[in-house]
Order: sequence, then structure tokens, then C-alpha cells
Amino acid sequence: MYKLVRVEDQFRVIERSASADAAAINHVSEPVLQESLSQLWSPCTQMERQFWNDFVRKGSVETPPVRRAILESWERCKNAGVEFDEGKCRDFISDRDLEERKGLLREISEPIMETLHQCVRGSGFVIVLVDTDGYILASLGDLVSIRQAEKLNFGPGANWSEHSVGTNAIGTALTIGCPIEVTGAEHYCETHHLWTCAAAPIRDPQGGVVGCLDMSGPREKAHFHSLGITVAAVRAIEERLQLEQSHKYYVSVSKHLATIFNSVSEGLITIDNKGLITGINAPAARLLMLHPRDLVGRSIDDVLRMDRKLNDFLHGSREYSEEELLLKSQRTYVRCVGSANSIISEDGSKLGAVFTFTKVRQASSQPGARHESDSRFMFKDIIGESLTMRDTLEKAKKVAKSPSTVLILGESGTGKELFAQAIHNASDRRDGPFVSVNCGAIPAELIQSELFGYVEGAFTGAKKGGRLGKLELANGGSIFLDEIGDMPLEMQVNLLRVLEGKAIVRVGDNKMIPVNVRIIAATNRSLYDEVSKGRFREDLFYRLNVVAITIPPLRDRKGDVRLLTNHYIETISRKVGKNVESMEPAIYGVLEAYHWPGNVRELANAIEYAVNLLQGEELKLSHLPPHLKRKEPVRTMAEDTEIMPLALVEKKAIEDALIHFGGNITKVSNALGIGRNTLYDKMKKYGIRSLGSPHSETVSPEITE
Ligand SMILES: Nc1ncnc2c1ncn2[C@@H]1O[C@H](COP(=O)(O)OP(=O)(O)OP(=O)(O)O)[C@@H](O)[C@H]1O
Repeated sequence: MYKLVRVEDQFRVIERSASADAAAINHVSEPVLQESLSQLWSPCTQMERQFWNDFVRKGSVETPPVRRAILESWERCKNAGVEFDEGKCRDFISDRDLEERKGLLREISEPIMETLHQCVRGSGFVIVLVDTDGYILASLGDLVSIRQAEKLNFGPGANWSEHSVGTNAIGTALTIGCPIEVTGAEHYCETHHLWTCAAAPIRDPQGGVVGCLDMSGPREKAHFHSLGITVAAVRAIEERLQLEQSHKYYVSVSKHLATIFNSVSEGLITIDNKGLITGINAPAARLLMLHPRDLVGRSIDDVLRMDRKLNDFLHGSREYSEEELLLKSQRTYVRCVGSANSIISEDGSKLGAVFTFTKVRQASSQPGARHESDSRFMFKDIIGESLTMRDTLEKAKKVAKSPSTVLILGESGTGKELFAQAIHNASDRRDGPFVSVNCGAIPAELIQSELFGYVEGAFTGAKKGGRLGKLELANGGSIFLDEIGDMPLEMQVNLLRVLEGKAIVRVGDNKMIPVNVRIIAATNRSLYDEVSKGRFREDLFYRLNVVAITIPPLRDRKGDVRLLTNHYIETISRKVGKNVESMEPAIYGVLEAYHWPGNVRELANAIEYAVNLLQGEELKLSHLPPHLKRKEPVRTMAEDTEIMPLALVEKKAIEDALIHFGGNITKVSNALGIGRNTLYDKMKKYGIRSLGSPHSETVSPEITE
């Protein structure tokens, strides 16, 4: 196979093997070329030249006329000032420009050009691909044709449009937009009269001309099939272009779909008609606590245990819309609301299905319990820059990363739940559920089923199908047990079993169900106190008290009052649609002086009160709740002191010391200035239980001698 290569403005013939690369290129010797040329390329006959002669010399053609398309092309060439006695191309683009123009068209066309060349091999033809402007992008052919082409600069980078080199199949096909063959003296330039060429424009799928394919060779070899072969090759190129465009479109649609798929907050799973998972988005994978990588290609039946209705849908064609269901993967249970839709082909057959679901977020039918709360607070949402708050935040952030159980202590309204959410959201369980339960608000007789769930028929009034408990709902995430100090004693032992065995048994059942839940408990009571009074199990206390975080009351971090005030003025005024432009400076003083028994919650309420009273745009002292401005009555020592019988004072002193030293008898006796035996005697006398078992002083390593 031979090719033309351009060295500056000179073309040279090279030989290129079929598996050509640069190293396999040889220059062709001159005598070999000359011999081949004289054998094949002969001039036109007088007859053939007559019409051309008439036109270029006399300006018109007499009978018999040449083809109309040719004559029109000649007119265009004449008007464009093309020299008929020229024909050697002088218009080239740079190599860089050529490289840039090659692109997809050349990539697609080259194999087809090679096939075409194989078909006409030995007949002296050269196959040429040009772009839409007429610049040759690639050419290949037999030696003689390539040699002949070299004389005309008919090679890559040369412009073969009509206005550059006169009437020729390439330029004319591009101009008229349809296939054409131009032979001998039909060419406008005399030097082209030795040639015959057939060219057809190449169109993209939208019908625009993107280039042209040409087959040129010696005039005597003109064959009425040449144009047909060229057109067939062009169709093959056009089909490849169409395929390429479809592929591109498909890739772009897939990318769009993938983005939509992963942008929605709902869980989304797609399956094919055999039930194999074809896609699963990140929220779905998170809810099921599985990795998408492990799911695609697997049968949905192996991955999920679904309720019967969904199962019927996936294996039949029943509509399934916004129905509540329980999804079970090998790692978790999720109570969801889901819909499923079939993907139907044009012929009505089922191609697969799309299944969407969101986790149930509903208020509990039981007081004090939420099935699941939005764990939307993060550490960054906790306002406070006082030293104590900074220390507390520091500790909580460290704890968040560990898997340990956390006990949050603090007065009401200090932000215990806020911290619990922030800990969950900073832990590696952040993608799992956060379930909040207020143990103090659930009636004792209901707490068991609330936490552990129940099976169908467990008791009168039990729901059909049973119900999941909070611990199961929190599987894979965290459960926030608020007001843990209020949990009934008999329930505490069950919770202890969960902590020890990491499994639950639903009410009315005897099957152990493994659960993987991090417990974050909170209380505003002194659990030491509760333990010593026998109201809280000591063993549970130690299980929960692995890491304790105490949130300081607002009165101990006055520096944060101003920050919180500004925060609440901004958020509350936005919420109620008021505009607070300025504030009487004395407000801060009053707020900082107040003792805030209700902590941050009380402050938020006070600001809400003030903003609601606001008329105009300045927040005034008079808008604050009156009780904030009242001075605390100054009490005398005598008034302040509660008079108690001596025995009670002694009892209280022992209890307080036991709580203070966490039950450490030696420390307590030292602090009270009495011996250990005396301490035991007094504890017995006043009926004070030690924090340890009856036989040992303590049961916990944390409370030792
Ligand atoms: N440091 C803080 N920054 C911002 N908001 C806070 C902060 N502390 C508390 N809050 C807000 O105060 C309110 C009470 O907080 P939270 O419910 O967490 O308190 P709590 O200690 O759990 O109360 P309780 O013991 O009564 O259940 C919430 O609206 C919370 O967003």
C-alpha cells in the first residue's frame, strides 16, 4: 500500500505495509515509478477534450453538451478565477491543523478505506477522505496513483475543493451535496484530465455534510461501478457515525441517570426482568447497611427479605405504591414506605422494575417516644465558646469516634439531646438510624414493647404482623435513651441483657434477634443518688457510665448567654417574620445576670416571648418576660438554712459523701472523719445501701478501696 506524505510543500511517495507504522516506511525508487506511470496513465482523446476546450477557450459548449452538473461546476470555477491550466494544489493547512481536523471521522473511516482499497487493489486507484472544507484528511492507494497524485499535491492537508483546484469529484460533491463521478476532460484543470474520480459526501446522523470519500484513478479505468462502491463505503461510514452518536447519547443518558439516581434522598433499587439488581443508589445502600458493589448483579431475593406484597409485585405485575413495608437485609431491618414501578418495553414486555423507599419517620403512637428522630444536629450547631463548654465539646468529639456507650448528664434544657445527635452524626454510625426514646414519658407497662417490639398476638390489642421495637429500629445506628433515670427497675434488667448479649427478644416471642446498637443515655438526675436509693440498678449504671459527659448549666457559662441570645434573635425573628434591627444594650446585662434554671431551652423561650412582643425594629428590655428582670430576693443566712434533726443531717452527710466518692468506703470514712466500721454501723442504722454488693464494698473497679 502506498501513501503520500508531505515534507513542507513537497509530497513524497512512501510504501506502507498493511500493519504499517513509521518504521516500515520506504521511499519508492524513481525508475520503478516512471515505468508504472507510463503504462497506466494516458492522455485524453481529442474527442474527449473538445467540450472542455470549447468552454475554457470560447466560454461556451456546443452540442453534444456536457452533463449539467459539470457545466455548472465549470461556471463556478471560472467565476472563482481558478486557472484551468493549473491544477496543482497550492492551498494547505499546517500539520497541526490537519491533526486537529482528523478526529472521529478519520478514526471511523480509515478501516473502511482500507477495506475499499483491498477491493480495488492493483487498479491504480487512490482512496481519499476529505473534511467538510475539502481538506484531505487521509489517502492511500497503489503506487502509480499515489505517484501521480504526488504531481498534483493530491495528499493530506491539501485543499481539494472546487475553488482551490477546479471541478473534481471531491470538490463538486461537497458543493452540490450529492455523489458524483468526474472523468478526464470533465475536470476543470487540464492536469486532472488523466484522472477519473468518484466521490460521495458523508453525512452525520442529523444530515449535515461532515466530509467526503473519494476514489480516484487513471481515466481509462473509469467504471460505472466506481461511484456505487464509493457510495456503499460512505454508507458504512455513516452507519458507524450513527452508532458512535448513539453510544455517546447512551453514555450521556446513563451519566444523567446515575446523577439523578444518586441525588435523590430516597432509596432506589433497579432490577431486571430476572430480578437481578442492576442499580442501587447510595441512600438505599446506606439504609440497608450494604455496599452497592456487593449488590449489583445479585438477585434481589438473596439481598432483601421483603414483605409478601412487594414480593408479589416483583414477581408479578401488581402495582405497589406508597405502602409500608419491612425490608430486611442481612445486616439490618428497615421499616419503610415504598413504591415499585415496572419498566415496560415498547412491545409491552416487562424489562424490570424500579423500587423506591424511604425510612418511616412518624410520630409514635406512644407518648414520649419517637420512632426515629431527625438527627440533624452536628457539633458545629452547638453554640458555646466558654471554657467549660469547649472542654465538654472536646470530650464529646473524642467519644463520638469510639464505639463506647455514652452517658450524658446535665440539667433539663442544657442540650443533652443536641449532644446525643452530634455524637451520632460524628460517629461511624452516622448513616444508620438515630432513634430517640424518652423513657420518662412512656407508661411502665408499655416500655417493654416500645423498646423490644412484639410479635402478632403477643397481647390484646397487639397490631397484626407485630411491631418492631426501638432497639431493632435503631439497628446499625444509635438509640438515645433520654431520662434513663426514670426507667422502671424491671425494665432496667432487660436493658442490661441487651447491653451484655447484644440481642433482643420481642414480647411474645422467644427468638433472640441480634442487634447492633450504640446506646447514648441521658439523665438530669444524679444516677449515683438513684443507685444509692435503690431506684437504679447499679450494674446497669456501670454499664452505661462507660464514658460520662456532663453538660454545664447555662448559669455556669454566662459567656455563652450573649452568643445564644444573638442566635435565637436571628432564628426566631426569621421564623416569626419580624425584623430586629437593634437591641437595647441593657438586655444582655439582664440575661447574663439571670440564673436560668431551665437553661438554653428557657433562654430560647424568653427570646421567643420578646420577639413576639416586639413592635418596630428595636428589641427592648420591656419585651423580656418580667420574671427575668426581677431581682432574686436576698436571703439571710438564717432564712436560708434548713433546720433538720441531727440524725437526718448525719444521714444526709453520709449519703452525699457516698455519692461524692462514688461509694468508696475508705474515702468516705476519711472525709467524714470516722472509722470504716463506724461508717458501716451508721449506714446500717440509717438504712443506707452501699453502692457495692452486700458482701463487698464495691462491685465496680471504678469504686474501690
Ligand atoms: N449549646 C447549644 N447551642 C444551641 N442550641 C442549644 C444548645 N443547648 C441547647 N440548645 C437548644 O435548647 C433546646 C433544649 O435542648 P435539648 O432538648 O437537647 O436539652 P436536654 O438537655 O435534652 O433537655 P431535657 O433534659 O429537658 O430533655 C433545644 O432546642 C436545643 O436545640
